[in-house]
Amino acid sequence: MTEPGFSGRLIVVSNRLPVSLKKEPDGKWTSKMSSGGLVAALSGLKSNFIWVGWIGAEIEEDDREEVTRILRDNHNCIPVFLSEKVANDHYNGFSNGVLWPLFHYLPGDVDYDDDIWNSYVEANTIFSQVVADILEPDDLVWVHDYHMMLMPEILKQKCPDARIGFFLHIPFPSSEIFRVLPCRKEILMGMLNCCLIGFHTYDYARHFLKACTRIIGAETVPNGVYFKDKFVQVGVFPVGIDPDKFFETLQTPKVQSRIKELSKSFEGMKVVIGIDRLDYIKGLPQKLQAIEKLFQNYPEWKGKFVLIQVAVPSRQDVDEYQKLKKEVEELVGRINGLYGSLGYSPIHYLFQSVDSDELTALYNISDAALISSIRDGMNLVAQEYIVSQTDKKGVLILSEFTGASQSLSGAVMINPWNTEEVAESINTALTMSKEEREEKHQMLLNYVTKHTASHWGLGFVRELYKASHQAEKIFSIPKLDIDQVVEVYKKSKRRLLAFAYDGTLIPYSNLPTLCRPTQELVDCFDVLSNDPKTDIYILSGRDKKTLSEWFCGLNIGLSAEYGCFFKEPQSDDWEQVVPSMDLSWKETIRPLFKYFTLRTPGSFFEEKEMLFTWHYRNADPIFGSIQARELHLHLDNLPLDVIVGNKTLGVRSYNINPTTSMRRVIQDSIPEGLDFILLIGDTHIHPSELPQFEGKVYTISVGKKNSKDSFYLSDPSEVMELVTKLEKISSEEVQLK
Ligand SMILES: O=P(O)(O)OC[C@H]1O[C@H](O[C@H]2O[C@H](CO)[C@@H](O)[C@H](O)[C@H]2O)[C@H](O)[C@@H](O)[C@@H]1O
Ligand SMILES: O=c1ccn([C@@H]2O[C@H](COP(=O)(O)OP(=O)(O)O)[C@@H](O)[C@H]2O)c(=O)[nH]1
Repeated sequence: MTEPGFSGRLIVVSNRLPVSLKKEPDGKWTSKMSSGGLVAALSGLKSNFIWVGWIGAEIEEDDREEVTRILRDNHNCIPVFLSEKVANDHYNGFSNGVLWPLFHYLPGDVDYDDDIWNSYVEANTIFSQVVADILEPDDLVWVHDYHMMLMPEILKQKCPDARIGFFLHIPFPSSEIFRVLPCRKEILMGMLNCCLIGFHTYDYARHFLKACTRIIGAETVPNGVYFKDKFVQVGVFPVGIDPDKFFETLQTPKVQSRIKELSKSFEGMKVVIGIDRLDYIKGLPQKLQAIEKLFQNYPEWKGKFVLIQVAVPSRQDVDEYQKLKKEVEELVGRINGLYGSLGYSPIHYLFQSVDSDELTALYNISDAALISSIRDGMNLVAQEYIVSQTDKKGVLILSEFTGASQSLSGAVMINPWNTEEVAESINTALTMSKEEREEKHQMLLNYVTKHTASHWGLGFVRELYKASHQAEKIFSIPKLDIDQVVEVYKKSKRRLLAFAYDGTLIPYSNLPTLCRPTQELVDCFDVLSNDPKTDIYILSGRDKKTLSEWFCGLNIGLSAEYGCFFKEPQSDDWEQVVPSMDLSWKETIRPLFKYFTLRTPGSFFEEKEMLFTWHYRNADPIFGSIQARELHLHLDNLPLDVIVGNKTLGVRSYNINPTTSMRRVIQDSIPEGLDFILLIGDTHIHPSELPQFEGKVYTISVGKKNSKDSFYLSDPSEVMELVTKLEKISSEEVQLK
């Protein structure tokens, strides 16, 4: 394999298996491996790989065993069997009727309903089960494309240790388009259960990261997403082709003779080639309109120019594709009628697929290739055209809306919507000097022969292997074993429990006033605080009034405004921790906070006695973060403490910090007999700061993050699980007395 240490198998999952399968009249099955881009990409991997996918048709129950055997023994493939309804709704319905148009920026063509969504979920679940059944501990799973976006999450639920990578072959649209999707959260969460997510271009990766921030509020960095307890790496891997295949095909006598034949037929003409699936993303109407414009603007091309347009039949059972076929045929007929003559047709239109020999010969004899996609994940035709050029050094005219345009800078770039410009570019390409053509071609050839399909496949798997290890290392603190803590609690003689509040005992909310403690929490704390062996503290940034109101009557210690005020468990009186405090900064800083609040829609400013907090949870997540960074810069050089919270930025008098109160309790004088300390949340003391403490200390962060804590719990619901179990012990102890 590609990385030392990787001894497992690579399980590749794609909607379609790269095998065509046929039942012969004598009842025997025949099968043939196809030579698509993915097959070429994976052939470079030395690892042992298995391919999981759908065979493209419903297979009768009685034939399934035999089909499975043939695919496994002859092709290393494992079939996924889907009923006709699920397959149709999954592939034609949701994948090609919803995701395909939306991801190619055509939201008007989306045809969503719950039924097809359910089939999409079902198909992804069936695929996941097939993988789960064969998965072994050292395996890597590589999931491909928009048909399978939920699979990583479903597979992870079945096999929590699975190491999964995902690659999207089509564009990931701007979050403004993506958010139209009713199931947008499910799709993002589905993908985020991976170690590595790959896209063809930086733009697609950037759009994905933005969607994660805006739609699920995830924290992102340019190379990944922090999601739940993990870091999901996001990378750019532009796919390539297998140039050797084209070089070899070009040398065959059959292709050489076809090249001669075609060159003779089009002698004296300039030939432009178009090879596209008949798909609305390929911009065929735009291409034909530009040809018409070419004849209008440059009538001298009449009789000397042909476009050979191969339109490969595709998805003919989807309405939009049938409409497109009609539109394209009408345009071809009109242009040939207007600019052709007896014996001359400017457009040679073939609604059929062509084999690789014919394709290579067509590429070779053409003076230019015209690719006018209005959106296209990559577009491999562009690369295939380049490697099939020999003497002509034909020019590549390439839409700037293809992924390929980001790496093929030697092409003549076009905006397919600008008909005049495209016509102009065709003329430029066909009249370009030999030197310029050679220079551009060499530049393109250098790129395509270096960034091949196998380079892509190897690069992704290598990165996936690394990412699967880094994901584990990044957060190295272990999860708290709640039951083990409960056992230690049970045996301890005197305990101290201290909790942060927001994000620890209660989840963060859009409105801080809504984060009242639940009755369950108050009841648990009531029992715990009446256990003479247990002392409880809450350390919060909240003000005195709010905390007193929420926890009135409970025998617990409270610290307000991040340590500025303190109330002992048995007392009702608040004490100012640092008695004489200069608060003159408030007058200077208040206008700054007001300024940022006014200029950041959705944010608000909270003024407490000793503390200012600016909340931007409800602001646009990206703008909010930019504004927070800006505000932080303004506060940086002042003799004040800046508190960076979860979607909040606070400032308070220097010299006070959240642990000030706790230090009084456990650092200055450890209460006598204390043998159990549990500190949960962000605002506590590190164990190394405790003076000679013999007992057991647990410092716990909520949410897995890089911290000095000894353990973590995932969220407030897990904190509550722990609190409830401790309450049960205390309750039993108090009753026994
Ligand atoms: O066969 P379909 O289900 O109709 O799928 C359409 C094509 O999907 C794939 O194309 C996409 O991936 C290419 C390689 O990454 C990329 O160049 C292109 O822009 C994408 O649309 C697949 O590679 C094709 O074979 C399918 O025909
Ligand atoms: O009759 C044909 C003509 C072309 N192709 C191949 O189809 C692929 C098209 O890939 P591209 O990325 O350009 O667009 P897609 O069809 O995947 O959207 C290329 O490898 C072509 O060689 C094909 O299979 N049959």
